Amino acid sequence: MKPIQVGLLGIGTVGSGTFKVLQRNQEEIKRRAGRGIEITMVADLDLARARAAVGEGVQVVNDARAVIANPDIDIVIELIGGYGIARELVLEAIAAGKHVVTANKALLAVHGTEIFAAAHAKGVMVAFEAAVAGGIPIIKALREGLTANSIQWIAGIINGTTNFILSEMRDKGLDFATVLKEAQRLGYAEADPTFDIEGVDAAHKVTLMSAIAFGIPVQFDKAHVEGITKLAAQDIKYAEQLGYRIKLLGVTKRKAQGIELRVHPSLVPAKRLLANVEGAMNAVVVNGDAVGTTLYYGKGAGSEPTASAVIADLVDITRLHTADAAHRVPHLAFHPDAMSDLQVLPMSEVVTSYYLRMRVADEAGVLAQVTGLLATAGISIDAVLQREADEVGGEGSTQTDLIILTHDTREGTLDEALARLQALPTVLAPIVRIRKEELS
Ligand SMILES: NC(=O)C1=CN([C@@H]2O[C@H](COP(=O)(O)OP(=O)(O)OC[C@H]3O[C@@H](n4cnc5c(N)ncnc54)[C@H](O)[C@@H]3O)[C@@H](O)[C@H]2O)C=CC1
Ligand SMILES: N[C@@H](CC=O)C(=O)O
Repeated sequence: MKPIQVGLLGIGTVGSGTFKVLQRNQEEIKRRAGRGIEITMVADLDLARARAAVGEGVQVVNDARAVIANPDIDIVIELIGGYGIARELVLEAIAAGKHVVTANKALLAVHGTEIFAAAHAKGVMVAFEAAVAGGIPIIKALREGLTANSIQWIAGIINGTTNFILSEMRDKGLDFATVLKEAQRLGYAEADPTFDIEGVDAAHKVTLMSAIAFGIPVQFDKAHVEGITKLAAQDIKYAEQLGYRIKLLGVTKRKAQGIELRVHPSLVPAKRLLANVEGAMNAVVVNGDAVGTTLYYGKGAGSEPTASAVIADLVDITRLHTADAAHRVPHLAFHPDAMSDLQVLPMSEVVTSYYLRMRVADEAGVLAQVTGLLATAGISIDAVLQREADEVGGEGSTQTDLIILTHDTREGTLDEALARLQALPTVLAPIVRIRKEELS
């Protein structure tokens, strides 16, 4: 049988890795797919770099639409990124009856509903294993391997750039800007690194996992998104002293009233495997009612690790494209007419525990005042740590840091209590609040 023909849009970090791995392992991939898979046409705005990446024998153009218009191309891989031209090209490829593979989580988290509906109507597949956690086959695990389960929650380190930054800052005492530059040099960071450091990239990914796990539409606009730019070094240090590490987590949970969908820095107990995921590595913990807790770990970014997931999708499509569309695995795991109407909960309804740091006047009665106010609000305290005044402001300081860990609390209740605490004359600076996930 003649090889299935693939057109590649964008041959940058992931595109070049995809081309290389497909060439290097072509014989083995063919034995698995039952048929050869060949990239025969590539589009990139940088023609010279694209030609250098593919060599002779592959048609290189700068107009992505020429690839989509080519009747010989069966599968289009979109590796350009962003929501603009990428959305147009993916929709045009679907309209032309091509199957699509993309690593573009931003596109799918924001326009997934439109794209999956178009693909369903046309009877083509849109595969996106590489869009979440790079080389880790988490989409396959959620959509197929765990299909027996009622998924209860997912928590993951799903942005390599921020995990790399947090690890390097903690281990080597390097500053934020230096480590970010290194992450960009290594090809981990997005074209716009604010997506990484402000938690947007992780929110795109957890939005996709949430949709697949709970059978809800992709709703990036409902996700709570906080990055790592406001994290202070002293909170990393205090967290360690309390037996925790701070990680940027994407969390989604099934609750009786709806779904929690959030990205923010979180304290994770140092003994948990997730707390020990370092550098640019990713890890996702999934809890299902039947299987219990499972962990998926690996490289979440980089040229060849991400290519590994792109090519897995190419193989899946090669195996399945002749099957009746009704017998393929649904894009979001649940059949489009069997989606759930569970709502994404507002943050005020999220229930979790907290780390609070308060700069307070170092005088008698302040601790009682603070804990009394929390008790009145019904917020139960798990641990209290008070730094010596001289550690905070030097010898003779009249200020101290009070660190409190709470038990589970409704966020709306905590917000009200924090507003009252902040108004106390003995609370001398904005209160720092970091959420805490026990992951048990
Ligand atoms: N770099 C990584 O480790 C990972 C990236 N991704 C996703 O993969 C996608 C690609 O990422 P990278 O390869 O890192 O990006 P990149 O910036 O290295 O490559 C993008 C390529 O697209 C080309 N391009 C831009 N506009 C174009 C257009 N209109 N027509 C044709 N070519 C065009 C650029 O010249 C460039 O060569 C993005 O959606 C990204 O979020 C996903 C997982 C990991
Ligand atoms: N910028 C992303 C790349 C993969 O999605 C990351 O740092 O994880």
